[in-house]
Amino acid sequence: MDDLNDTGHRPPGADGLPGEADLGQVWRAIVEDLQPNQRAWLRASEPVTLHESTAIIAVPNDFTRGQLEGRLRGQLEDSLSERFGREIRMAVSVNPSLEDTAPPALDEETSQLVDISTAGLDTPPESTVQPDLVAPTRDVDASSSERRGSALETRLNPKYTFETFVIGSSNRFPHAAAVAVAEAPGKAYNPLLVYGESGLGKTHLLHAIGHYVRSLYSNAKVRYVSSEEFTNEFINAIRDDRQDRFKRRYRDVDVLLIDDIQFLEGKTQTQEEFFHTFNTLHNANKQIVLTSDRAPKRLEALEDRLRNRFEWGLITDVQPPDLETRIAILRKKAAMDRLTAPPDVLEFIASKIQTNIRELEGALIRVTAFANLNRQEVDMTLAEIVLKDLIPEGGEPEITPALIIAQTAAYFGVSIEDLTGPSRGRHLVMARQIGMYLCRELTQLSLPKIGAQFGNRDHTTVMYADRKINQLLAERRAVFNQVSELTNRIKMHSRQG
Ligand SMILES: Nc1ncnc2c1ncn2[C@@H]1O[C@H](COP(=O)(O)OP(=O)(O)OP(=O)(O)O)[C@@H](O)[C@H]1O
Repeated sequence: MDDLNDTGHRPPGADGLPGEADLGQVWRAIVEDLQPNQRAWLRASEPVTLHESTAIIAVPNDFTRGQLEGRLRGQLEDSLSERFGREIRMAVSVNPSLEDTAPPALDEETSQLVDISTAGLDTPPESTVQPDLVAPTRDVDASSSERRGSALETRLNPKYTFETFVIGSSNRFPHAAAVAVAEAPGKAYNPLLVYGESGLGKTHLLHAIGHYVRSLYSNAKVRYVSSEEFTNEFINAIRDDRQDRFKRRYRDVDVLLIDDIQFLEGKTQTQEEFFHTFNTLHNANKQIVLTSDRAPKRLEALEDRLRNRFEWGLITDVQPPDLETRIAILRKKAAMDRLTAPPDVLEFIASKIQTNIRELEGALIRVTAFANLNRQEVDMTLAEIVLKDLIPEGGEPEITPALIIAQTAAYFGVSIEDLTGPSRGRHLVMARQIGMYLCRELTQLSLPKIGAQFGNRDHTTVMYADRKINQLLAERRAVFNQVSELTNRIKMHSRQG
């Protein structure tokens, strides 16, 4: 790994969230979504930079700043948070030189935006951070290299590390292989392919490799991407005639982590591109790690030459965890999220939910949220009540996104068109976010597929909705009740066929 060189690029995004350097593009999209009268306020605005959770927006005068900080703040912060997939606050600075400018050029090619990824990590350009211009209530000091370092990592999910990964007989081998690969990228097994059913920790392992590589080799360029995003980016690159940029993005890395390759099935052109990416990286001894929901030989609509390449390295599978591992996962989750639940309740949940760790964690969150809202202790009676609703007797019929959308619309008294349409009224946004959360909980659909069901929304919007509702479940009784009632209705209807 001696040849690693740090170009200052942020590591890739967990599930493809936009990075700090993408503020310009994100801001442009947000401005486009506004009503014309609101847009007028932002004509001369200029996104300056995004530091951790604060986006700095420059405007020409105090009056405009007042508008942004007043009536537009909520909406703009919601939109920024939604698109970045985390809470973003806005700080508004005044830059009088914008007064005379035409509407700022937000096009990527001509933008004045400072791209943190090319500006050098340790020397943020003077012009990006001007604390004296920023509203004093906001903390935008980014001088600490430590803080900047952690901000650079944010696109890999910080929770998905080897430390938080519980090892059991079902995943001991893939875990060991993942550690080996992270310790000696390009040398141990190349490629490493981990396959297994949904919700068994494949994505967690991929991110853990990314974190560990970066902690061992601080200059390593690690890129994480789902195959779905890889495909979408490839299509966009062709459309925008930017194939070179696309190629550089994926071929100029030390470790490429690519999730859910089953999505490449049947996509001939993307497979072709991926084949060349694979060869370039492999020839240069760069590490490739892949996950799939099936063994490669069962990826029937994948070209032989790709399948064949996947077999060059190590193929290993994750199995559903045994009871002990499930209990250990719940214990770890409870400790990490400071959820209090006695051992018998953890065992009970672990005994009831056997095949999907995402559901296992979801059940623990529901039980503790219910207790929290009722100011009750978590005990067996309470756990039984909550889980009875969650797990029907005699197996689970399939729940479709169409059913979830129809029931969510009916429950909130809105039309399906509105629920999946562009309108952003508060009531609608909440209903939509609950619908997206339920699709994540009750179906196996990927984030982009859920986004597609809700009017072609971006997958980061779904991710944000999922996180937000998970959080609100424990904080707001109304949300907990709505989610529980709606879950019951959806399950009832699915059983009725
Ligand atoms: N061994 C483990 N220890 C701790 N947490 C785990 C473990 N395995 C999975 N999890 C947790 O379970 C959840 C689902 O895991 P993950 O998203 O990695 O599954 P996946 O196999 O990639 O599923 P999908 O194919 O649906 O994307 C995550 O929150 C993850 O942290």
